[in-house]
Amino acid sequence: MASNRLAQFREFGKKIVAVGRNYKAHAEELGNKVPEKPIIFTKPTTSYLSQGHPIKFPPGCTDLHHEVELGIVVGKKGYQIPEEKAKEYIGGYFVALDMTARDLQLEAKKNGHPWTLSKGWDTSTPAGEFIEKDKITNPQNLQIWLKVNGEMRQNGNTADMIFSISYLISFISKYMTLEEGDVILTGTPSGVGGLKGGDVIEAGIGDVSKIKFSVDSS
Ligand SMILES: O=C([O-])CC(=O)C(=O)O
Ligand SMILES: [Mg+2]
Repeated sequence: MASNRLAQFREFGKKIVAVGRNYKAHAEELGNKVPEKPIIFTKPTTSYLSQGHPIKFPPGCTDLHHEVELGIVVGKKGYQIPEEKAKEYIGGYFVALDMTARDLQLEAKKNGHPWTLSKGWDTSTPAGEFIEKDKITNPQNLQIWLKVNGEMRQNGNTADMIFSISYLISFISKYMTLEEGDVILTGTPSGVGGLKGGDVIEAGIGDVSKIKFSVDSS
């Protein structure tokens, strides 16, 4: 892909496609069944947040959770991409947070309603810088970690994804065209938890890329 900066993939990005419960330990920690096929939802691109800006609590939320995820940036347009060709469609990577208003999500789950507001308010997708595809030789063997105020809360490995990145690209594109600049959030490992105003989140993919965000204290 032509661009190598966050601002550019935001500009190109038509959509954010996210995967839920893609790590067994995370599905289980929230009392959910391990999925037999990928759970897919979308987030609006207005939810992107770049570093230097605070994460805000959405209205009505008192249980704001962190979820660190490996983000895939789609490098070229494709529809019904075969799994064995999926790697060709990866343009790069980034560290992402799929911030979740867990109380609003729980209420939606109980009522069988969509997760859109609990995952899609402004500032709910903090994102790091674009990582060139070539910088990562094996995206299925990366440490993915998150600290709150210096304390390790999430420390997983992308080897533990239930559905691989190639499988996800193939699965999602069976239904919707993926375009250059679209992103896929590949799900969070275990250790999600609550935050309060003033908390500082640091997260990363091994030592390849690191992000830092604070939670709005106003
Ligand atoms: O809210 C959830 O637990 C689903 C999700 O986004 C994830 O597993 O990354
Ligand atoms: Mg998530």
